[in-house]
Amino acid sequence: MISVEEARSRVLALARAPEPEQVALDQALGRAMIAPGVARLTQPPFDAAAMDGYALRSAELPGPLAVIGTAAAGVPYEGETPPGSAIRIFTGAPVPAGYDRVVMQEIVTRDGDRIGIADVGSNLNIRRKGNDFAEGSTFQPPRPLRPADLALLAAMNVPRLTVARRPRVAVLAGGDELVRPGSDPAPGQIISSNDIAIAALAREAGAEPVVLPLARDTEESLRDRFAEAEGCDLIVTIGGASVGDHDLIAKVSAELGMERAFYKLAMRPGKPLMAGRIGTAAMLGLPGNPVSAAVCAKLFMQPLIRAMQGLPPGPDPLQAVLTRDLPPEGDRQHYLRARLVPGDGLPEIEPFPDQDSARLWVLAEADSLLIRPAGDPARKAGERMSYLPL
Ligand SMILES: Nc1nc2c(c(=O)[nH]1)N[C@H]1C(S)=C(S)[C@@H](COP(=O)(O)OP(=O)(O)OC[C@H]3O[C@@H](n4cnc5c(N)ncnc54)[C@H](O)[C@@H]3O)O[C@H]1N2
Ligand code: MOO
Repeated sequence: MISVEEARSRVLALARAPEPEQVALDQALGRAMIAPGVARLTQPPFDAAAMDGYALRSAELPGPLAVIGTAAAGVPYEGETPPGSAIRIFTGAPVPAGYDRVVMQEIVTRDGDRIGIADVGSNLNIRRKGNDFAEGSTFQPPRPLRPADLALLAAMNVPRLTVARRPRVAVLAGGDELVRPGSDPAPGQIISSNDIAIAALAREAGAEPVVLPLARDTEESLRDRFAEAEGCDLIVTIGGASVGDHDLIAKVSAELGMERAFYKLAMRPGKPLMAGRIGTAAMLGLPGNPVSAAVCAKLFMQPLIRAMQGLPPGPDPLQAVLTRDLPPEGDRQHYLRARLVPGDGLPEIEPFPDQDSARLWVLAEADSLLIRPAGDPARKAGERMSYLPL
């Protein structure tokens, strides 16, 4: 069995170069920006008042000064700035060239058109032209766009962006025991939860998931579903990956010409993971146990989807302090469902006592995966460990 690291690099090698498309700013949240945003103007475009008050000359303080005009945001003062003068100014207005300071109105005494300032302080209250960014500045890709990024690009007067086309991900869950949420399960049946989780994880990573109808445990049903996945960038099957008589994914995908990158890895949960390529699509065969499927999706599917969009694949492990002793680990790299609590410096991490790979309640309560390498020796409370946030 190959290691998690080797499996990860083989999975990432399945990603093709992202396909660019143009989107308007208001459609760009969460999209992967793959070409630089170039500022089409300088910001602020002029020296701007940072306070409501009076623009004046520092050298002429404490006054008195004559108020000879007004400047507001969007309505500049166009007149002269003779010695002994000041103008009323509001936040965001251009500061006329003759003045070097804005004094906030709270500390100004005004009598008719005359003002005086007793104690001015040190702040000039002027935002200098270009102090945010200059025309031609480039906002570098690749990055998933956050609200603050969109605000910056808007201010740069970049109305459309080049982003990666969202990968289309077919989610194929199968098993004779499965019915949809909201149905009445017959004896022996359970609700299909994996496809909901995997589609959500795909969407979270930037993909456009397509959940296919549930497959039955027959080769014919699986072949039908694979045909429906035609045109997708990634096919993610769930279940049927193991060695049982009804575990048909390996057989059917092989018959459909899958070039296998690997099948099985030294990981817990998730040993029977499969990866490869069918035609132009990448394929991941996730194990059916719900926690195994979700952990494999976090570790392999999401990084692959991000790589398909030209983004850094992540996730990168962080450090936390163990809260209790752990026995020696087996021969597979173990991802334990755990909970973080704020610590003194690093957070503390508390693995759940029951790590059954079918317990969704534990997964829902977990906010992290504690990582234990294959063959990890016994650990003591207080030791530093790696984890992945969930
Ligand atoms: N003899 C062996 N048996 C098993 C092995 C093994 O090495 N030898 N590996 C075990 C491991 S590890 C895992 S993980 C599971 C993976 O099995 P499959 O990928 O074949 O998954 P299924 O058998 O189809 O299902 C397992 C389990 O998960 C439930 N399931 C499946 N799909 C869904 C879904 N969409 N929503 C909710 N639950 C689902 C299914 O009902 C089963 O209970 O194999 C072990 N066995
Ligand atoms: O992947 Mo399985 O869940 O290791 O038990």
